[in-house]
Amino acid sequence: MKLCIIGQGYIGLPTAGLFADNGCNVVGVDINEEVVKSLNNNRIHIEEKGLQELISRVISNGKYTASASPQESDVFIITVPTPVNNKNYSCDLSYVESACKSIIQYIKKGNIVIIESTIAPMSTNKYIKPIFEEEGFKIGEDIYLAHCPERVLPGKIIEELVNNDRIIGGITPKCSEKAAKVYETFVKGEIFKTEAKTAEMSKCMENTFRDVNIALANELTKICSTLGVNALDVIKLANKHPRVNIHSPGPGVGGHCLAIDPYFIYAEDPENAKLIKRARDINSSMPQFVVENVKKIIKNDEKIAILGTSYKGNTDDLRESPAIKIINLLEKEGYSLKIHDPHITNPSYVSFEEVIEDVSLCLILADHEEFKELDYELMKVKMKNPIVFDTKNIVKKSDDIKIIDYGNLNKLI
Ligand SMILES: NC(=O)C1=CN([C@@H]2O[C@H](COP(=O)(O)OP(=O)(O)OC[C@H]3O[C@@H](n4cnc5c(N)ncnc54)[C@H](O)[C@@H]3O)[C@@H](O)[C@H]2O)C=CC1
Ligand SMILES: CC(=O)N[C@@H]1[C@@H](OP(=O)(O)OP(=O)(O)OC[C@H]2O[C@@H](n3ccc(=O)[nH]c3=O)[C@H](O)[C@@H]2O)O[C@H](C(=O)O)[C@@H](O)[C@@H]1O
Repeated sequence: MKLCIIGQGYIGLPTAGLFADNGCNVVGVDINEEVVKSLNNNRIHIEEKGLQELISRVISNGKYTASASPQESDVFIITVPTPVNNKNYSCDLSYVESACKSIIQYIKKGNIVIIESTIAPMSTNKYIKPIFEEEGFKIGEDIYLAHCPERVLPGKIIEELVNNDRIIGGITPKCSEKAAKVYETFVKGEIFKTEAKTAEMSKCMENTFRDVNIALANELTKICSTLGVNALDVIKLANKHPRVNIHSPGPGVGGHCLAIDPYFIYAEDPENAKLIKRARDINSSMPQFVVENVKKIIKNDEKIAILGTSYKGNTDDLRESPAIKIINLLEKEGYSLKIHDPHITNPSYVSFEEVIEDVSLCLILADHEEFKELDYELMKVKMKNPIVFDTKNIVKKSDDIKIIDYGNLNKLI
């Protein structure tokens, strides 16, 4: 089987790697020429466990090549971005539409086209199907079209690509059957066939479920900081109940998924999607909440060290990162900042030794592995005031360093 995978990012590249590692011939297509060049030089451009080894293997056995343009194939999989349209919260399908148009001239009878990008409910039928019909293809007879959403967790992408259950949403039952066969190449999880609109809604709802639950934890944190209750203890203890699982509060919800996908549902039915929108608002308010608490800890003539800028721990992904919003807000408040992130290459970021020098506060905004064991001895010597504000509940407790976290915010005046 030959596959063309359009978009070689966090989803497209590992997917391409796994198909190639399981005997398929794969062309990984990306409009970014730098990405194509780097991949063909055997260098991946994103951070993900096990991915460099996988891509090196499939390049050296000749099963994978990257290319700036598509080729004739048996299967086309679209894995391009789907941002939110800032004006009305709808799903911006422009990348998906242009990716579909880019493959039209290579499509032949019998081909399978799969949309993996996360899209709003009804998108496949309303907007994607007509692109192929206008070219004279009868869906379900000439070519087979399905939405097969991706549900892997960054940090565990390769493991979850293989082991997660999958939803296959075909335009017709035959489309679902054909697409399911494609994934049988390497998927060990169960494969469930359904309609495209059900697959679209299920995917958006999975991320909405998590976003709403995180909002609950963030709201609890705000309430506890007013009442003088330790929110982190409450969560630990409440979660001892066999049917309770309060999520972790944090500086906000980032990434290309949870911070976006719930809006796709909201935009389709704003009258009814009230809880979904409220949860988004609560999570989006967290960067301001962090800044309000920083203002209680130190004045704006003091220096702050920012530790971690990616949207979550152990990734180089900055999309929708709450840390970036917090940095902008703190700068507006007049604070002078130094930034350290061992996962991000940025010429203005500094080393850990440099970032702590002469600062009055270390503000932890991402739960990177490196921050679990901070060098408190060095911090005691180098920092002007040894205070850590840990918004991710990740650092170790210490007698020498004052640790402020979401459990003791009420103690700030
Ligand atoms: N990152 C994640 O954890 C997950 C992402 N998704 C969904 O998968 C989709 C892709 O997300 P990521 O892989 O994270 O995005 P990404 O930004 O890492 O990768 C997308 C790639 O597509 C390329 N591209 C854009 N338009 C193109 C075109 N017309 N032709 C060829 N290449 C094109 C870009 O240059 C980029 O390299 C999104 O819809 C996202 O919501 C779903 C589950 C997990
Ligand atoms: C339902 C679900 O678990 N969805 C996953 C999610 O991946 P993502 O990396 O965005 O999820 P995440 O680890 O929950 O992180 C999202 C954001 O939420 C924050 N976060 C997460 C969990 C928590 O208890 N508290 C919290 O504040 C993180 O710090 C981060 O800023 O979204 C992915 C996607 O759809 O792209 C999806 O494939 C993944 O399986």
